[in-house]
Amino acid sequence: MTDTLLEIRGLEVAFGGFRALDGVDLTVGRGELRFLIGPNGAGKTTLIDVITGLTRPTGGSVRFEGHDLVGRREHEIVRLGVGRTFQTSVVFEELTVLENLDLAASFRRPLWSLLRRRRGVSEEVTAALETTGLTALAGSRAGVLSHGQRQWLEIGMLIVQRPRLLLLDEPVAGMSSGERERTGELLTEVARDHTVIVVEHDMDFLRRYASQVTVLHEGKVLTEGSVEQVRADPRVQEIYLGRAREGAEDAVR
Ligand SMILES: Nc1ncnc2c1ncn2[C@@H]1O[C@H](COP(=O)(O)OP(=O)(O)OP(=O)(O)O)[C@@H](O)[C@H]1O
Repeated sequence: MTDTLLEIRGLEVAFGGFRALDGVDLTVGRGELRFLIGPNGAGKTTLIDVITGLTRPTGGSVRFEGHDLVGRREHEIVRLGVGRTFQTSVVFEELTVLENLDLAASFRRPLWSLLRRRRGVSEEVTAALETTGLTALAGSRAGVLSHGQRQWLEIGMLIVQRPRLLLLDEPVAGMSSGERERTGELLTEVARDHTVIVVEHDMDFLRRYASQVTVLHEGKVLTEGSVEQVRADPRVQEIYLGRAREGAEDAVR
């Protein structure tokens, strides 16, 4: 790969005696839209937590644009250009869509500029409203947004912080099919000028929008490749279909 943005080697996370990550190697190139899949408990969220500084690994390295991220604090990693969404919402319900975006954008402005009264809406906030399709709702309180619109706002709140790497944890969970489609289009658009890693279970969604997929299983990378390659892998079928036989809902179909 010519331009590597994120390079993870031998990553290990132990919770007590349990290894949530057990020697993960992952390389993501600049400009990729990478999907990360795996059954419940595979270690997907733990991996994102380590990249973003929320969980400290017990071994291995995480390099982002040449910086070693292990041991850095969360806000430092944000400043280096890594943004994430959480499974739980972080929007301020009492503030408008515009105010939420403006506040998020302010995190990367120098302090003096916050003290100066600014007029109008900044270019980056206007662009984020357009990208997320929320322009018409700019003046609405975030508390009245639908589940999908709230997720798009969160993605907008990341974009205005100008990260080079975005980590999205199950962005379409709980969405209607129309909202999923809109989210797929949004991710494709965001991935034009960002590197994006998406944790996602939904196979229909993957089939439509994923190019490169990494499969995690029991804290290890099981396989990587295109959606077709990954789906055709008997080991992937076994971990999903084996679970399907036990009644899991997130099976590869
Ligand atoms: N703080 C913690 N303490 C102890 N065990 C943990 C902790 N965080 C995660 N684990 C365990 O580590 C394993 C990996 O969890 P993780 O949340 O990363 O999986 P996941 O692939 O994101 O699963 P899901 O799809 O259910 O979100 C699970 O068995 C989980 O119970």
